[in-house]
Amino acid sequence: MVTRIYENSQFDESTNGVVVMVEPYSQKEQIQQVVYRILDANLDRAREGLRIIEEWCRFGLNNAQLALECKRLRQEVAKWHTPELRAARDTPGDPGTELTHPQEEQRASIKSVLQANFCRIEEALRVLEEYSKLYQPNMAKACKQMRYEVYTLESSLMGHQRHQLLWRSRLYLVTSPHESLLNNVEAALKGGLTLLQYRDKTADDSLRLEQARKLRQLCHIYGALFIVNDRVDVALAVDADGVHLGQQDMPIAVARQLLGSQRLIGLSTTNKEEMQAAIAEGVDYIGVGPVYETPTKLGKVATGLEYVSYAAKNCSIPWFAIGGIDANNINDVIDAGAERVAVVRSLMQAEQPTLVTQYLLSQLNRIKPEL
Ligand SMILES: Cc1ncc(COP(=O)(O)OP(=O)(O)O)c(N)n1
Ligand SMILES: Cc1nc(C(=O)O)sc1CCOP(=O)(O)O
Ligand SMILES: [Mg+2]
Repeated sequence: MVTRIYENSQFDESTNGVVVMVEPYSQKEQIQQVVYRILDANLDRAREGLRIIEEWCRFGLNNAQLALECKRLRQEVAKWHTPELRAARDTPGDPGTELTHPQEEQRASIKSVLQANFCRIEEALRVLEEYSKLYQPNMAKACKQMRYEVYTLESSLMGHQRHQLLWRSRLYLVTSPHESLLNNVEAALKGGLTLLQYRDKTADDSLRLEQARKLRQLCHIYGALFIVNDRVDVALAVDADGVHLGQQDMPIAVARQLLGSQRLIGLSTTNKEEMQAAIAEGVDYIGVGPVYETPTKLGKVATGLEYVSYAAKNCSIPWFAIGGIDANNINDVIDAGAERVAVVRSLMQAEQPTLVTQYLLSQLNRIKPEL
């Protein structure tokens, strides 16, 4: 027998303070207590995590449907939290209450808070599923089902977040190879950039993956969206927010199948037929250009401001004017109807990318600050 026996000692008033030993736990009972404690702790963990997500859906997104789904899951978890399991709680005797990780003490963005808490809920449900097999197999089945429902909730919520941020983004930086790629991008993020595309037409795949991973991490820290140009496989490998495709790249339907409904797909368009086809194919945004001829995309004929005006009147999804846009001509593009622009050289070759980002954003925000 182990020390647990003595922890079961009780003070008995009827024997004038003589300590009475109660029956020691058998080994089987001790294990049962441990299982109960694990179930109790993880039921709490799952509910707390769901509550944190729910608060964001309710107050941050004003999304009643997502908030309701969190609440339903919370109540489903609560159903399994019986008095028998609660009675096993021994917080003072739990060495885990002291354990924290530095990453838990600080979060870079709402996205990090949400991701950390989805992880927490999913882990808790997995623990519940395994240990409740020793308790009630029905509970194990229910926890497995709930875990899948949480995965679905996570993908809807993250997809929703992505779309919201896309709609709010007015400036899109498309990168070009640069010796200080990360510093340059970070400077733009500091200036308020919320949408980045990694574009490198010549790098080999190992460098491409390494850079994409680092850029995604950077965007994650600044709460910006991260898109990969051309390569669906790289986008998936680094868990990017989406991919940008051209008319000659992978068909949209195939990319959608690979990326799922929650990641973003952008498509370049140069005329109204391509624009209408892109919308019909269900892309999330389009590029509109090249507005001006540009050395970044040599040989592509400029569409001029006419196509920008057409997009302003006819495009129902977010669109970004692109091609030769800089601080000198951005107001002409805005006057033609653009609310969003994408640039390469203006920021990649800027001496002070933070300032240029701020300037471009200030011009774009001038028209309709409420986007
Ligand atoms: C925002 C945005 N618009 C257009 C493009 C060009 O895409 P594509 O035509 O596929 O050409 P490449 O960029 O792959 O050379 C883009 N990348 N981003
Ligand atoms: C990558 C790209 N796509 C374009 C299109 O019209 O599809 S124009 C373009 C390059 C834009 O670079 P800059 O801002 O340096 O002119
Ligand atoms: Mg392409």
